[in-house]
Amino acid sequence: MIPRWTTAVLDTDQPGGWAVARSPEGFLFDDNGALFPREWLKRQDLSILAEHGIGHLDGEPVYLLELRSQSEVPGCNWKGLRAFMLEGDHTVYKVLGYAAQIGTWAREHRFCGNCGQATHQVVRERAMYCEPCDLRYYPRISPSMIVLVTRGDEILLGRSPRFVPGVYSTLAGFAEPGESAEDCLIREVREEVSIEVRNIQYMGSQCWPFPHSMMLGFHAEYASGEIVCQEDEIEDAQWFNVHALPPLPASRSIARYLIDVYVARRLGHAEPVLPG
Ligand SMILES: NC(=O)c1ccc[n+]([C@@H]2O[C@H](COP(=O)([O-])OP(=O)(O)OC[C@H]3O[C@@H](n4cnc5c(N)ncnc54)[C@H](O)[C@@H]3O)[C@@H](O)[C@H]2O)c1
Ligand SMILES: [Mg+2]
Ligand SMILES: [Zn+2]
Repeated sequence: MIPRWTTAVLDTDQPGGWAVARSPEGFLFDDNGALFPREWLKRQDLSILAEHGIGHLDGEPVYLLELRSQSEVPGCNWKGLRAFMLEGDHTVYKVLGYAAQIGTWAREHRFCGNCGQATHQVVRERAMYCEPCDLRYYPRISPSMIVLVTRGDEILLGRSPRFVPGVYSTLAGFAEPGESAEDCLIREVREEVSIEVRNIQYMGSQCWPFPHSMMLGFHAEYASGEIVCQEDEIEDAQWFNVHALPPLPASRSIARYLIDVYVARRLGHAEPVLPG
């Protein structure tokens, strides 16, 4: 099957196509969604910081207008990517997730980290270039491990103080330099709940554009230890029986997928599919 959305580096001098507009407050929407005829959108009163050609949706070119600030466009409103992830069309969510990552990266790499001079976009490659240093800055992706630890009918879930009240999720954390995915997972579980794990099994991955994580999902079995929550990071963590689960993360997240797969296996139900 041909994917509806493919990324590409498009020439912004070519007219036409669709465009999405992003400000620090989110994406612009009207009743038809987040994709606007590009030439129309560029005629609106927007403070455009940069334009990026980002790919093709159903064969049509798509551009991102990265704005300095939010502005009023009649009949339109601004909505954050997280809110859209929960309710919006999944393919459009992928377009916006990619746009958000490209917009953030380009905005944060307008100057060279080595010499401080202005960088410029490389033609036909997703990179910012510093000529005096001959350095290229590529989009930033941060590998993060996420793991469901289980003990028979029980699963280990925790709460960060940043979570929606009541929700418990799988443990997660960013890889540090020098670590393998497994090293990172073992360290994160040890740091966050003081538990040791074994039989680590890779389950799948998910792009998480908040702002630039690449989630690598695993299942692991409990090996030893008692739960001790890491101060400031983990507000509470518990073993939950698969028959008595707390409020869980959003259904499109890999956290939810890891939980749903395990519960389905324990209960003999059909396994869910990870949203791409
Ligand atoms: N898709 C999902 O289902 C899902 C579920 C849970 C967490 N996540 C994501 O996983 C990522 C990691 O989870 P976490 O927040 O528990 O991480 P974590 O346990 O490593 O702790 C977060 C802390 O790490 C530091 N940090 C931030 N960015 C970093 C980076 N790029 N590299 C190293 N350290 C960094 C900060 O001090 C931050 O407060 C986050 O982006 C989170 O949003 C995704
Ligand atoms: Mg964490
Ligand atoms: Zn430089």
